[in-house]
Amino acid sequence: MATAESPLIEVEHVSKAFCRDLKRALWYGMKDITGELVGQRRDRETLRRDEFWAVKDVSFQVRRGECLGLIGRNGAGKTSLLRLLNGLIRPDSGQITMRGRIGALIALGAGFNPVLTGRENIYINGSVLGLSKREIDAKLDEIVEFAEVRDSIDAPVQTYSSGMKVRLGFSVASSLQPDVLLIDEVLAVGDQSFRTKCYQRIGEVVSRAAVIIVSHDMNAIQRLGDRVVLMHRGKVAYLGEVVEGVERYEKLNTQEVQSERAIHVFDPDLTVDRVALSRDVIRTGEPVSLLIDYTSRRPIEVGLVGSIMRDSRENFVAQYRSDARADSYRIEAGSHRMSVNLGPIPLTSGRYVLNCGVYHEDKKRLLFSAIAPCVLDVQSNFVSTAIIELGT
Ligand SMILES: Nc1ncnc2c1ncn2[C@@H]1O[C@H](COP(=O)(O)OP(=O)(O)OP(=O)(O)O)[C@@H](O)[C@H]1O
Repeated sequence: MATAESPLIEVEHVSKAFCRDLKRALWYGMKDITGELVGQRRDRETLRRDEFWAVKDVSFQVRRGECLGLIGRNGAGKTSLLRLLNGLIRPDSGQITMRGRIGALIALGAGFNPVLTGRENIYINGSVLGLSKREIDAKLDEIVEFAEVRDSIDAPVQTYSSGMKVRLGFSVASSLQPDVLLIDEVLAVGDQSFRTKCYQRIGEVVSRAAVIIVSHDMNAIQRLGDRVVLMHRGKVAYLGEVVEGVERYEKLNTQEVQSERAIHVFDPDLTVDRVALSRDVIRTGEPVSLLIDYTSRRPIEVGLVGSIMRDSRENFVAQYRSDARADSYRIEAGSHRMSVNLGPIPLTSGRYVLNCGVYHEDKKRLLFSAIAPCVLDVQSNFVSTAIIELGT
């Protein structure tokens, strides 16, 4: 029996399989419904043809006053898990217990009837959550004000921009006194000032609710989350401390990015044997060169050498263009090394992945590109959330 101390969200060994083939998925769906009608058990551990586990054996609990950050790379299963929690889809095995009123912002515009006005949708959402008309009346102004949609509140939701839908969706979900609040990455659609407002609101809601927030924004997760669940290919890869979870997520990112490592050469006379850095580990402000070992059957004029660096959160943080510095390069016939001086690297401590592209004279056609050929570890004496160290 639920007690005052019971977690508001309890997830026990939950799994959900999806089918990659739509026709087959419809067929499985029909079979499952028929099976349930004749009382067959739904619980299953095995996959059928073309199926995969979008969520596999996931367990955790969230209590009132707690905010759980749900993180993981694209396709890790985060949205599927939220949809399971919100009852939009049913698990194939395991048990989900949700206690109290659930406010959720999952798919963009979900929960809204597009032909009804914003105002009508607020009333429908509120009554679905069990609020009386008087309770919704009392909240209406606050919802409209927060969503900044006063001028359009009597227009059909289908005329709203994506940002407006998200603003209204978040405002409704967070204003109607939820016990559980589920927020998906859709918040990213809103502009920066609205997002900041949302994060403040989540901070307020969490004092009286259990909150799960999905985000690729690790700063937001670090600010709001009390714990994190890191999902990887449907499974829980880590459950615990935010700092540790974010670190593991970033490590996973660099590993996966490096596994995408590839060199593509577009000129039949050219082969590229290796792209590397002059040093793999530097201190902030030290110089680095990109070393390209190639073999060419003829000399080729190079119009542009470009390189771009991503941090472990996949943000593009720095770029090099040879034309910006009036550096010029040429591919000679035979086997040679091209050394591209990227200059001093002012990045703060962290791990950075480089991509590079070398173009023909016209600067449009690629001679070759190297995706994630090398990783640069930058060390510094300071721990910082900033990216660039000025004055280095
Ligand atoms: N209805 C569905 N039918 C089949 N496959 C699906 C369905 N919904 C999701 N998937 C697949 O399940 C996997 C998990 O998707 P999900 O949207 O949960 O990932 P995610 O972690 O939220 O990713 P992202 O960060 O990109 O939003 C993906 O491979 C996705 O393509």
